[in-house]
Amino acid sequence: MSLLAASGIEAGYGQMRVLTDVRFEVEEGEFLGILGHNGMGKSTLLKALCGEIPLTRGAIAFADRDVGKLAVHARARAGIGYVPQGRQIFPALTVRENMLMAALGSGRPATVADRVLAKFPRLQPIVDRAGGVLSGGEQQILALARCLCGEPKLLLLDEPTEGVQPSIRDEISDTLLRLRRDFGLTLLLVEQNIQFMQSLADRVLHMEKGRVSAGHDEAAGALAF
Ligand SMILES: Nc1ncnc2c1ncn2[C@@H]1O[C@H](COP(=O)(O)OP(=O)(O)OP(=O)(O)O)[C@@H](O)[C@H]1O
Repeated sequence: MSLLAASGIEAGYGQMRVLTDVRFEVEEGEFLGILGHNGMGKSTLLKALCGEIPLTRGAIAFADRDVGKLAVHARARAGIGYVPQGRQIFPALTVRENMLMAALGSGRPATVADRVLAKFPRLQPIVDRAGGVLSGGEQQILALARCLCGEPKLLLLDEPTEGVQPSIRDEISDTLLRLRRDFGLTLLLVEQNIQFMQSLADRVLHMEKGRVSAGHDEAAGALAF
């Protein structure tokens, strides 16, 4: 059964259209990857799905509900979790406070933050450290943990490996697989890193110039670095 269905969506910034007639579905429990070079519209797609930017055409169905016109917080409450590129954690708040804010801000009890923290051994020794002093990899892991405090059904992930060293990349990949298993999550990952994508995704689509299509191996190979 499909959890998310994008039907002919268009979105952009002001007069500039970035997404054109984007159509795809994500099955419940699936790990879907979308590969694309810089500037092809991957981040814009995730922003349109989570409600950060409005649709100018098309529809988004999530769990059999039309969510395409709902505001960001309403989509989050419906179960769409978004981990943006650049992470956007609160630098002055501690790891614990970042997680508590996310739980309470999405109407969940504080105990959810403790339950999520129990799944992140790397964060446990640094719960009282300010978000702003964490390494890039630790911030990425905190961003993930923070998003889970909203108890999403679907996780939208924007290039979680960007700017992190290979050992952390492996840790993020293990963490995603574990979270998928433990929380029964459905995942949609956009990436340029084909190796990372291949180690995780059940199915990979391609994004080129604001359009999404089924992937081709040759084209995917050209994206590897
Ligand atoms: N806030 C914005 N205002 C105006 N144009 C934007 C904005 N954000 C992105 N764009 C433009 O939209 C297009 C798609 O950008 P987007 O960030 O979605 O690409 P991307 O595939 O995620 O690239 P990257 O891998 O570099 O993050 C680009 O031409 C970009 O310059």
